[in-house]
Amino acid sequence: MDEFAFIDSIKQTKYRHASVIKGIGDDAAVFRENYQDVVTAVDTFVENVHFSRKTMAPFHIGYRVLAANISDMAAMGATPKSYLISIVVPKDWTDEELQEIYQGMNQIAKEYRLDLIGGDTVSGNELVVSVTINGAVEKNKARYRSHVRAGDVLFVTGTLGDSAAGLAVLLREEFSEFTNKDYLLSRHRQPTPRVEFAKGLAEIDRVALNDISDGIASEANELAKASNITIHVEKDKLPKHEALEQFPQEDQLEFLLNGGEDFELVGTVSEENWEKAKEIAKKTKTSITKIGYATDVNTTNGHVFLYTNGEKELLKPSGYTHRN
Ligand SMILES: Nc1ncnc2c1ncn2[C@@H]1O[C@H](COP(=O)(O)OP(=O)(O)O)[C@@H](O)[C@H]1O
Ligand SMILES: Cc1ncc(C[n+]2csc(CCOP(=O)(O)OP(=O)(O)O)c2C)c(N)n1
Ligand SMILES: [Mg+2]
Ligand SMILES: [Mg+2]
Ligand SMILES: [Mg+2]
Repeated sequence: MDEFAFIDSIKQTKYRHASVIKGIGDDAAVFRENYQDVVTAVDTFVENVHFSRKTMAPFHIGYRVLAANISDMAAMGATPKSYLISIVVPKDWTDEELQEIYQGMNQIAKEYRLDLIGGDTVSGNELVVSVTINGAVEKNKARYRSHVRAGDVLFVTGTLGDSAAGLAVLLREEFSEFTNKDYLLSRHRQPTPRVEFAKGLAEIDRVALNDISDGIASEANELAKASNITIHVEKDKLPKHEALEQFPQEDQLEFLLNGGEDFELVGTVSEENWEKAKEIAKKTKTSITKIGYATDVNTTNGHVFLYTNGEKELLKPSGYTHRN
């Protein structure tokens, strides 16, 4: 299939949002948001960095890359609305495989009501999929990493480390026959961005949010740094799925703290609003767990501490990094 036939084949016939004025088919897309703040992000997914032929089928590649971008919208408290795809395709990828990537994206786009409004197709040596996502949030209501205040409750949605455990099952021979394999693989390949929960928090005045792509250790440090505050995390409170129990202790801890790619949300609300946050979680069928708190201790601000049976240690941002 040539480039133009391919673009025709992935083009939506109808857009879900009236705000899309011009989608695929011109030099650029046009959309209009009335009285809301536009929220935009880009995340790139690269063969042999974020996935390999071994870890993901083409469908999963499409699903997972869009999930990561939707999660960034959730982390801002925004409603995701439209996205653009820039794709670099090696010559040995077939038309069918390319279509399957788009089927994966379509699937999650349908679940979260997103429109594909544009993109770019280029040939190259490795598969790279880059997604630009656009969303909207009520004026001045975006949820920043810098919004943590002393006395806040630190919470996290879902369970931690499942995606990393799924990846370990795929890549490490010694774990390949572990039970609950389907669950762990699906958390790695098809994570659940917490959009409804994040939007539900709108009734709370001040919320700090960050999504977990690089591990709770990294993301909690980002909150502490952006807010210039001290964050305290209790290790025993980190929510852990029972499927993790079968891994060696050392791996479990690594998955929980630094695993990343769970696309859960970590955030804070004031002590007074914690009950409300729990209600919103219940209403949106999202599990949340209090895992710590924030304080203002000038000498340690910007840092995170981890507590294990009363022992305190500095929790460094040692999750995944692309450059050292
Ligand atoms: N190459 C880049 N050029 C410009 N801005 C960047 C680049 N890489 C990251 N950023 C910006 O740095 C911030 C943090 O990015 P990142 O750590 O990738 O966030 P996330 O983990 O949510 O994807 C964001 O504001 C992002 O837009
Ligand atoms: C084959 C393979 N090897 C390693 C990983 C692990 N991994 C790759 S990128 C990454 C971190 C998240 O990606 P990043 O691009 O940093 O996302 P962002 O923080 O920008 O949202 C992790 C844990 C993987 N998913 N697949
Ligand atoms: Mg990023
Ligand atoms: Mg993010
Ligand atoms: Mg990262």
